Amino acid sequence: MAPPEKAFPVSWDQFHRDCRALTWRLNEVGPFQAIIAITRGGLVPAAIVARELGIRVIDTVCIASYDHTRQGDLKALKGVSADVAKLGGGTGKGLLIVDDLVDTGKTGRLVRSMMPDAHFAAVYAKPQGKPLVDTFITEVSQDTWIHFPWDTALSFQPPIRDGAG
Ligand SMILES: O=P(O)(O)OC[C@H]1O[C@H](OP(=O)(O)OP(=O)(O)O)[C@H](O)[C@@H]1O
Ligand SMILES: Nc1nc2[nH]cnc2c(=O)[nH]1
Ligand SMILES: [Mg+2]
Repeated sequence: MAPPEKAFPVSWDQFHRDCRALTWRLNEVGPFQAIIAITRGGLVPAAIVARELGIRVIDTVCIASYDHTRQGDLKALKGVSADVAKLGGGTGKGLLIVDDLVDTGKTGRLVRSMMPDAHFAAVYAKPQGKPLVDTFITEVSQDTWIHFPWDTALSFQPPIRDGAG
């Protein structure tokens, strides 16, 4: 993957609004029996979607792949819990998978192989990942790096007259 050129910083306030916008769409295609958050990026959106849809059964699939901006090979550290897999009839039927974004689509492909009939939602999508996701809110270009609120903080900017950076 070429190094990302553009930055797309997302504040907590913006992310919360985008997760509620995602939920408006998901409310049209539900109801869902349970949510599966793809950790760690899917944890915050899953919490917001669960509250808005009134879903109380929440599972995780733990996948590691990126070391900051470089994606290594995917490692599934934890699969779907047996109870939730049973709820989905073993193929994910009526289950909602939530992640923060799809980039190359590799994570989406792995998760879909686990639960082919589940509904896969992400807040943001890049062109390469779009074909993997059923519902998303905002598309960003492939060479954009999204900075999530849990990865960032506001920082002091020195005054311009003192030769700001
Ligand atoms: O479509 P892909 O190219 O697979 O990229 C998308 C995935 O990458 C990030 O997770 P990451 O693997 O960095 O782990 P994290 O969620 O714990 O940060 C992001 O949260 C998605 O899950
Ligand atoms: N924070 C962040 N993680 C990613 N993992 C894959 N793509 C991205 C991205 O654009 N931003
Ligand atoms: Mg992730």
